[in-house]
Amino acid sequence: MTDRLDLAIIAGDGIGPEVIGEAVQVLEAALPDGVELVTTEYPFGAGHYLETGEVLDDSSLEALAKHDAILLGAVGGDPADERLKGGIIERGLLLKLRFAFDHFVNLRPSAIVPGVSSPLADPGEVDFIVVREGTEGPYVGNGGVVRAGTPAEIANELSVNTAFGVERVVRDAFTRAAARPRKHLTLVHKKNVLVNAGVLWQRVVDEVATEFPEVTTDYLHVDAATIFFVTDPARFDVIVTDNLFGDILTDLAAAIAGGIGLAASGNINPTGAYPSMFEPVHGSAPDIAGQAKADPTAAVLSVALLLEHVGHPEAAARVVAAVREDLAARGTTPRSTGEVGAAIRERL
Ligand SMILES: NC(=O)c1ccc[n+]([C@@H]2O[C@H](COP(=O)([O-])OP(=O)(O)OC[C@H]3O[C@@H](n4cnc5c(N)ncnc54)[C@H](O)[C@@H]3O)[C@@H](O)[C@H]2O)c1
Ligand SMILES: CC(C)[C@H](C(=O)O)[C@@H](O)C(=O)O
Ligand SMILES: [Mg+2]
Repeated sequence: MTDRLDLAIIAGDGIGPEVIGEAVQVLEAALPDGVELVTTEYPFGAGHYLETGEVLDDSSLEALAKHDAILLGAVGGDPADERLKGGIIERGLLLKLRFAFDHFVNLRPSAIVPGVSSPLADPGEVDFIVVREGTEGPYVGNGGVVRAGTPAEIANELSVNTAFGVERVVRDAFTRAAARPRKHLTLVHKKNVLVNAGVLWQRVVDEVATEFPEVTTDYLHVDAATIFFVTDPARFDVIVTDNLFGDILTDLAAAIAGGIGLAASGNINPTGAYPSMFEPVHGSAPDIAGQAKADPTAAVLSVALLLEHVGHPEAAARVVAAVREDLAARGTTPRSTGEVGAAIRERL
């Protein structure tokens, strides 16, 4: 156990600072006695870019690399703002961090717990994790446009899948599956169409499976997986999938498990070579920003993932328990961001 947690905070844009304010207070309340929390706030985000022209330069990356972990709210501005076009913030900040710090495991758990109202009538016992590859796929920025703006325009976005990248995330997913009661892993891909990448993913799953005889496996095409997310989500235990499929599936997972305001994630570098980064799955939600309507639970549960990662599993479990108690007691009366945060802290 470290006796000091040196945390970088990027609160970001929109509801980011609102939910991070609550989450950091929960972190302070949850840390074991004797562990000192040292925080450094970084101003990055769309707002900072529009004010200063700075997105994230290499010296900032170097500074961020020195922390034990990063807690991020959400970054991104109004999608209609011309000055932010081209994914300046999404690619230049968020993905730059995930790539520079080699966050190859994008961990996104989902569970339907008492008190949560799922849009599904009879979801069964839903408790699964998506292990989304975080550094490859169509996200790498390998593409381009020819004859831009003409009727003959061609726009390419190449999906990069390396044996090295696929194997390390698949191995991580098997390790997580082996540690769970049901020990089941589902590969989600589109190997009937994306045949080159699909063959690689399936072969790697089959090979790594021989090292984990206790883990059962199956395969679903991503389109069929979306059906089962709605008709039978209880069938899933651990899902391993590529960067883009994982992005889409985890918003769907959030929707069935009580809403995007509850969905947490960790961008993890399991080697420890760089700090891992924890953030809600949701974005900056410009439609509700500044109205204290955002649910901070996803940010609070991201703090639980962070605590687990930095070696405080008991504190993490306390945060999860406090959230679950709060969810169980939640009625239908809307509460403000601050009220939810305070209620969770009271239960800690
Ligand atoms: N990790 C990130 O920083 C991240 C993730 C996703 C999107 N984004 C960016 O955020 C901006 C907005 O994206 P979007 O609208 O597609 O997705 P979004 O997740 O911000 O919002 C989608 C919907 O969910 C609601 N919502 C989101 N979080 C909520 C919360 N905590 N409580 C209650 N409701 C919540 C919003 O009000 C909105 O109706 C874009 O610039 C996008 O690129 C950033
Ligand atoms: C904002 C965007 C780059 C990001 C992603 O696609 O990974 C977001 O949607 C997420 O799920 O974290
Ligand atoms: Mg997403």
